Amino acid sequence: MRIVGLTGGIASGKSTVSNLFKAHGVPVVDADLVARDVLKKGTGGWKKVMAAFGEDILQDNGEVDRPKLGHIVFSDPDKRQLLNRLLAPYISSGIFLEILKLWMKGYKVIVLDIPLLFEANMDKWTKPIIVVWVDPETQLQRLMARDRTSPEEAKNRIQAQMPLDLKRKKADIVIDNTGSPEELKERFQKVFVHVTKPLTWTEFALSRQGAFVAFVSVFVCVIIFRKTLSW
Ligand SMILES: CC(C)(COP(=O)(O)OP(=O)(O)OC[C@H]1O[C@@H](n2cnc3c(N)ncnc32)[C@H](O)[C@@H]1O)[C@@H](O)C(=O)NCCC(=O)NCCS
Ligand SMILES: Nc1ncnc2c1ncn2[C@@H]1O[C@H](COP(=O)(O)OP(=O)(O)OP(=O)(O)O)[C@@H](O)[C@H]1O
Repeated sequence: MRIVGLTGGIASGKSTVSNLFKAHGVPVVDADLVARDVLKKGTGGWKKVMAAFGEDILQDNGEVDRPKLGHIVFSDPDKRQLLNRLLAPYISSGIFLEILKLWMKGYKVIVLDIPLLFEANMDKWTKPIIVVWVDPETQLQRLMARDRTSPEEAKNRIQAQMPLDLKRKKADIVIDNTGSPEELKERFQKVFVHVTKPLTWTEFALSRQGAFVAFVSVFVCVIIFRKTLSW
């Protein structure tokens, strides 16, 4: 199985690229969605976060007030680290479960869309790594337009992540998304061909089909061995 890492900065265009992968039949595990699930009312993550941040961060219906918690953690690095520490085990096991489900369905190539791939040291599990890059001004403008936030709030969120230029240096493939959506689609096509090329032997061995072949081979070897011994 090939697990393609898709990362970048906030609002650099990861979800837009994810949607292109999905439209081409490649399944995507979205770490932001997993992170939402582990913070739903009554879950282990919700209990930990409520105990650490207090009931003030809850809405009347008991769900976490995400904009409120976001405001707290994106303006205080210590609180952000605390939140990351509390949720990390739940997020990583949630991601593992989603990947396992796709493995069981027999998918050979999947995409893991995860903003904090490098920050959370999960880059060692994915190959190749795609970084969706934009220039800083475009990133700021797109973030403010999408989330309707002030420049200060948007800058806080951008600064909460590893600099996008550093992520770019760690990438196997860089998609420059500074241009129009049409330009992005053209760039995506080339990346798609590269990412969906035939699996290496190691990737095949890690796929469900590879595990099946290994199982059958061992089974056949055992039968031949037993027959040889009984002669
Ligand atoms: C603080 C929270 C409640 C704010 O929720 P909100 O709905 O406003 O934002 P959302 O979850 O949609 O995230 C938007 C973007 O913010 C960035 N971001 C989210 N969490 C973090 C973080 N801890 N550090 C840096 N950037 C982050 C990502 O680029 C993400 O795509 C939420 O982001 C959260 O629970 N974060 C901690 C979990 C986490 O690390 N998520 C990232 C997925 S690995
Ligand atoms: N090439 C483009 N031209 C114009 N707007 C774009 C382009 N690519 C993405 N956008 C817009 O920029 C915003 C951010 O894109 P997107 O949501 O895909 O980023 P993201 O990296 O997934 O963000 P996050 O880290 O918050 O999940 C969205 O409003 C999207 O529609």
